Amino acid sequence: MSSFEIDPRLKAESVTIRPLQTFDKRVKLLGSKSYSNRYLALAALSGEPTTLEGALVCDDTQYLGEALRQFGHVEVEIDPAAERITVTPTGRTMRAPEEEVYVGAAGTPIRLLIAMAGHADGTTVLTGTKRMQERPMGSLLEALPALGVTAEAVRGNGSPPIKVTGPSFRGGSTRISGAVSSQFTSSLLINATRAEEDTEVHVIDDLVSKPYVEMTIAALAEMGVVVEREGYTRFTVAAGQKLRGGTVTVEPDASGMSYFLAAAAVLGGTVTIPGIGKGSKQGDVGLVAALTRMGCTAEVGDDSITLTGGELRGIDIDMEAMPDVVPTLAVVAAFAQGTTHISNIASLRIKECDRIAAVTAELRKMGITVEEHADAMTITGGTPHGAVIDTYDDHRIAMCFAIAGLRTPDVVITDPGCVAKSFPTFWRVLDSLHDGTASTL
Ligand SMILES: O=C(O)C1=C[C@@H](OP(=O)(O)O)[C@@H](O)[C@H](O)C1
Ligand SMILES: C=C(OP(=O)(O)O)C(=O)O
Repeated sequence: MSSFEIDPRLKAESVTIRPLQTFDKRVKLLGSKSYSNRYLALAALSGEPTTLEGALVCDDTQYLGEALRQFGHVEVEIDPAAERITVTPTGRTMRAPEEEVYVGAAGTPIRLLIAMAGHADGTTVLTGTKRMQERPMGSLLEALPALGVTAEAVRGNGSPPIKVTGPSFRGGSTRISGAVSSQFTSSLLINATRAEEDTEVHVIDDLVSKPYVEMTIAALAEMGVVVEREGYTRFTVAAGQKLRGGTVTVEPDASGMSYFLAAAAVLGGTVTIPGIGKGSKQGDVGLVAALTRMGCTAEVGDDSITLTGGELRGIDIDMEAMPDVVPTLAVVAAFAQGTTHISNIASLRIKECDRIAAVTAELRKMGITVEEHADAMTITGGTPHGAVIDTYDDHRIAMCFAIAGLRTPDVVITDPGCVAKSFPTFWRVLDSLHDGTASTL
């Protein structure tokens, strides 16, 4: 069966994870979600035919592709089996879709699209799931008017639905808060490529999730646009730079990689991930160093990462730069000797779910002591026992607790289909650790 035939577990109510003694495997991952989103948006802004090779085809990138099509100026073809997405200009102008643009739970896409709708003719309304209608967009809405764009929250609460009227994104100088999400800054920089004037973005406070802005700058450079900057306080995109299309190759997803690093860590196994290495700008690669501090050994090569589990011990770690792998590290910490303190993670409360609350509640169900703080978590390692894990419609909660189930019997993951947001083949890749035999449904 090809890995892209629908996995029945994506529709199941729950899956019971089958424990594994240990493993030594090479695991090939799908492409980076963050790069796939960026290249898709840049391709649509470029006016040039563009092909993404090694692209991640998942719920989020499919919602973004569908939204781009709705503007009428590009055709987007998605070939999941070939891991290829092609974006082709239609020759029509970019027009606000008549129907609402619905992006599901895709946070990065909606933030990229809000500023992008400032390039479309007419009024665009963007919305998503119930949780998406709670996620904050206020800093972006406050920064857009100085660049010419009128954008507002329909309910006046800073969250979707968001109404944007264009064409209005002319460029200029604006100030933005980076304290809530880096995606706002990324959105302005990406969409500045189509502005008539230079765009200067002043970040007025400390920017969270900085590596994601580095990825944005790298993606822009890959497509021919240079961002001039002063650290993380000012970024300038000079007008008149032309985005080139052509073929871009997406490296494997470092957040997805985290689950297999964690599997090696908790089982004392070895995993090798090809296609990603030293040069990667994905901040989540930082998990390798964190797991090394916890007692694992790692080799980070030019084009592969190998990690072997060891005697695990707790650490103190600031994870502001790698929020998406906090749940993964928290699960590893549950199996470590001593206490792990994870700090500077307030942004976890405004992701697909409140991830500090969710990880705390689910680890406690497994008998682990967790102290929950406003922007931190303290986990005392022990011997977790099986539990039925609620996943809060959050792919990362499902995937990290599945890893706990490789070591602890009777871990049941509810709503396993939620992994499709970023990793639709997750359950099959997990199976492959068991020598290719299927895990129980
Ligand atoms: O720009 C991106 O691709 C992302 C930025 C991060 O969000 P924040 O900047 O909101 O922390 C991260 O959590 C998200 O999964 C992807
Ligand atoms: C937070 C995430 O995504 P987004 O903000 O793009 O919805 C994630 O994938 O963990």
